[in-house]
Amino acid sequence: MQLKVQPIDIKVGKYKVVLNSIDAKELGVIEGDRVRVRNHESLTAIVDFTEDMIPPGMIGVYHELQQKLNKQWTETVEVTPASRPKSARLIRKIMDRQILTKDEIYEIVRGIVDESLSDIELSAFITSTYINDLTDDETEWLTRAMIDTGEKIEFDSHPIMDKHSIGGVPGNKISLLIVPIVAANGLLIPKTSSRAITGAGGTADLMEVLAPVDFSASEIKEMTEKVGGVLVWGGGTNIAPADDKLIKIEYPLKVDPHSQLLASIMAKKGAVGADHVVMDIPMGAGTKIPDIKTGRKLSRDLINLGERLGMTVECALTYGSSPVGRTVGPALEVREAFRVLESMEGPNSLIEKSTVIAGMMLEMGGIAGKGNGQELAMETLKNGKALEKMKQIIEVQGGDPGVTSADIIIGEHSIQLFAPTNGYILEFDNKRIVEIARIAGAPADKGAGVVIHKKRGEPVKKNEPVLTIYSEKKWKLDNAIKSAQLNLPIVVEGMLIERVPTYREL
Ligand SMILES: O=P(O)(O)OC[C@H]1O[C@H](OP(=O)(O)O)[C@H](O)[C@@H]1O
Ligand SMILES: Nc1ccnc(=O)[nH]1
Repeated sequence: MQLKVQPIDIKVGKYKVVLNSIDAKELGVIEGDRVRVRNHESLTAIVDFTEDMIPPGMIGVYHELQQKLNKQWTETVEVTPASRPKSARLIRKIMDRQILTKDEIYEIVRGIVDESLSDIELSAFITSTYINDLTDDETEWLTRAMIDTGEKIEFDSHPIMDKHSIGGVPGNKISLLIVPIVAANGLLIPKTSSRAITGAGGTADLMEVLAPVDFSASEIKEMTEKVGGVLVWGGGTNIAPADDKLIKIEYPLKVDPHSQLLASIMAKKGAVGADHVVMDIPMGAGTKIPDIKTGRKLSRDLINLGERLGMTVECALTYGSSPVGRTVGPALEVREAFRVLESMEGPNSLIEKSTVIAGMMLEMGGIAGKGNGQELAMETLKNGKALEKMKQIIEVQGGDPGVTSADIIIGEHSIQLFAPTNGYILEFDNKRIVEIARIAGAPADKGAGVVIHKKRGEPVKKNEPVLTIYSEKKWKLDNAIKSAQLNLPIVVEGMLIERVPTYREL
């Protein structure tokens, strides 16, 4: 069928077209099916439907496909039904618990990278791997396919250090301290991070408060060689490009399936040529890892996958039942981390966790002797070398190196929540804290988030503030308050939890 092209200047992240339902019926396609769109070249696009936006005889072409067709633009295109790509059919095999071959896994990853899989198919891929875990071989191929479908960095000098957290604990801003500590000690650390997956601010969201985070692989190499380290967004590079496309699906589903998590992290490490990696595995209620047994199993899986890919991996099982530090949300977290860099002023949980992990890296990189890494990391914070390095990193990425914690802008609207009674913080719900920060606007609104005045186990007096919610927009703050009041993330109780009388009145 010949259809007249109607450009639609909206980016949808996929090759997509809109057909009038009359033409779609004629072609025998329904929403989510594919059509071949042919002018001088032939491309497959996913079909959307409309009753009125596009009249019969025309085809709406979204931005990405327009860009492709633009090379040899024509007024009309030939449109024919196309079959689903092989990668879409392979996802069904995972649902049926069949083991995929290396080629099949590569086919799926190519389908993700070249945008030929729809969001529905991608979410089926995520969901099926959540239900049916991939085997060790499949996970290795998934990781390798993610590395091979993107750019790689080869450094001339080694070792290359790297660090990654599996996420899942709110307020985990430690990379902002670890990267400068490690780089200040002469090691190279080209740190790529994802944006928030299950949280309210990933390291990429945080660093973006201070400097741009979108760079090509060659820029990352150059910047790392210049100042020793970077803090960039994995999705802004062409490094493991499938990763961010999968994370975009995981984010609304709030899931991070085991094998996806392994591949997502290790592909980014493999692509930058990391030699030594420390993994932070937060554990406890409300995290991705409920208990130490599961934490040890994940550690073994990460270590084994690292071995298969030629990296030495050490894992740190860390306390995750409470947030790290006292802030959740990009700008608030950056300000808290910056205060530690500036003056060592800050929560012990943040300083201790950051220096323990940085210390492990200094030992793995041969800069500190066994058992002395944390002391050196602490020293690097105290003597201001980490702050100096952080400023160099900010500058090389195009931010303002003169920035101080006082310059960081927090959302102008805020409200405090108060303790209803004297007592102790008996329960503290990490997931609810994240939810409230997200409703307040985090991570997209950098100034949104939550400050935690009282953590689990701490004593509190009636009417003392327990949380402050910040937002850039009044209406988002109102929604966040409503959500917090409906289901409080914190339970305050006196030492007496409940008095059970001898006889209960029925
Ligand atoms: O949103 P959730 O799932 O909590 O965690 C995701 C965060 O965890 C990792 O942190 P890092 O890059 O090692 O600092 C990721 O890169 C991302 O920033
Ligand atoms: N799945 C992931 C968890 C944490 N970090 C990542 O980059 N990816």
